[in-house]
Amino acid sequence: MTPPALAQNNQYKRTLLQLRSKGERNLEKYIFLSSLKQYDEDMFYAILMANMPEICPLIYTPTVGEACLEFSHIFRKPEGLYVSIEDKGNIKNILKIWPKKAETRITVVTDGSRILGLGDLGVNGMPISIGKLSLYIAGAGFKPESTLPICLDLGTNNPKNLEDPLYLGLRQKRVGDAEMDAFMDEFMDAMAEVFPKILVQFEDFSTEHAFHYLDRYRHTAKVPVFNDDIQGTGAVVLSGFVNAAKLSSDASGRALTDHKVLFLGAGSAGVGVAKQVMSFFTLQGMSEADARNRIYFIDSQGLITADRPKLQEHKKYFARTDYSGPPLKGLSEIIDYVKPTALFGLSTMKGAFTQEVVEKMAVLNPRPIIFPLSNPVSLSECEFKEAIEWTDGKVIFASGSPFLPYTYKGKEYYPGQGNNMYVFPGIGFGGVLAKCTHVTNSMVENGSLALADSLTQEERDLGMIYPRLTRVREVSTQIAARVIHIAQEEKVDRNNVLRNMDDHALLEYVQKRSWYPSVKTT
Ligand SMILES: NC(=O)C1=CN([C@@H]2O[C@H](COP(=O)(O)OP(=O)(O)OC[C@H]3O[C@@H](n4cnc5c(N)ncnc54)[C@H](OP(=O)(O)O)[C@@H]3O)[C@@H](O)[C@H]2O)C=CC1
Ligand SMILES: CC(=O)C(=O)O
Ligand SMILES: [Mg+2]
Repeated sequence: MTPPALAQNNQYKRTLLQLRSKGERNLEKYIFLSSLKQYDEDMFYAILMANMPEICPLIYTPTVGEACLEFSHIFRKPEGLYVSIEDKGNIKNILKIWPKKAETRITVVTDGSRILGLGDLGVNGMPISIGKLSLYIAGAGFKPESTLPICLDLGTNNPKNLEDPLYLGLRQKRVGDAEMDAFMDEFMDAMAEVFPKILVQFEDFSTEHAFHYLDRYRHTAKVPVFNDDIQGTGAVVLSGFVNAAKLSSDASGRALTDHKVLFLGAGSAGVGVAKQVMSFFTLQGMSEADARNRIYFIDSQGLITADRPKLQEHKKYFARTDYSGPPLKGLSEIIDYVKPTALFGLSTMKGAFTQEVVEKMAVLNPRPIIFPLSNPVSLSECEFKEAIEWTDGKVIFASGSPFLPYTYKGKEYYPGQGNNMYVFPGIGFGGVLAKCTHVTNSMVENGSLALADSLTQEERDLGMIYPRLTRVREVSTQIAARVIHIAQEEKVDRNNVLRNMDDHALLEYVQKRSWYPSVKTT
């Protein structure tokens, strides 16, 4: 008989105590949790799932950013696959090394070139793939053995990496675009051959490459593909905006079609979000042109206008054609010109939403929508506490990385977390269960709307725009079921077993297929 002191729930409590004994040393906690995952996977997931708000920030943003910066120094044991440019011509054989080929269903692939807002970290970006897949498991119910973290090593332009004798990757500059295209084509073909049932999530590629490889493979690859930074972020922010816009309109009396969104940051995340937010307006009956007209962008040079020379391709669609004065540069003067109802930050510019900016938003709107979405938290455009104080509690807020609730004038306020982790697990799980051939725009959009609909009355009464993180498994189930339904409508599903199921039966099916750790936590 197991001695009572070794009973599973005691071991759970003991492990949690060991973790918490590290106090504020979050990187130490990250290392502890990584080791725990390697020697007792069930315990790792039990702890994660039972303590999502506490553990998520340790295995994901913000601590994962620190782990990436230090990865070549804290590295213990490989947890995923590294595929390097030196493997060109032999990629299939490298992929075949992975031991659990038959079970593999989902991969997160990064080339480490834009890790969170931290820039080019090369193969030190691997913790991003690992962390996202832990969330696929805990958040949606993928079996651990069905997940495959991949980091592509195409060199790095980060001088710190190149000079670090412990750097784990190739000590060379990044290869050029033509060489990268040839590598990626071979990689994607090899993936489909070795893992025919896999769904590929591209993560944290630099902006031009993020758009380029999504376009190149989403309709042509033999396995389904989506880009989390463009589509996942778009979906999660659309969802938060749907709920926020209603709250804001209730306070102002403005029609939903009167909202105007100003973006600070026009990279893969900003433009991805704007394309998705457009569907908020088209769902209200607006034309595409009118919907686009509600959106304004600022990049490092100011308001993006169509007359700007050498405008990058991904910025052209949203470039304003209706402004012809001298270039508008500062955020504050652009707010005066645009008069936005919502301000979204995807700029990596810490503190860009200054007191002046936030107060201006509060003068323009009884309930301004302010989403500083850059990660990790050290790059957030403003803090929750600041947004609450500078708007006297009126702000509708969501950030990319988590902030704690804040008590102001005796009332407790809850920040939203507008992070793609709320949607990619459910979209991926739905896609895999449907055995989809492609991830369509409508699957992503409906995943987003399912998230928006998932708020409970209690959450709505508290003014929340995203569900509590503790409910992420339940919410992912709803998203996955909706995604399967849409995959069927769009005829990109291949799972005949699910074809005649109604929505209730689909939900039950998703629930039954969700994996849970066996460790008892109570
Ligand atoms: N919350 C979430 O779920 C997610 C958050 N993100 C976060 O979004 C951020 C941006 O990611 P991504 O789009 O890929 O990154 P990019 O580097 O591609 O984009 C950054 C954008 O910010 C602009 N910018 C930089 N400095 C300034 C400035 N001083 N004033 C105005 N604009 C500026 C850049 O301008 P220019 O084009 O002129 O260089 C660029 O358009 C990251 O921090 C990332 O972590 C990303 C995905 C998901
Ligand atoms: C959350 C995320 O995907 C990012 O910051 O890149
Ligand atoms: Mg990302």
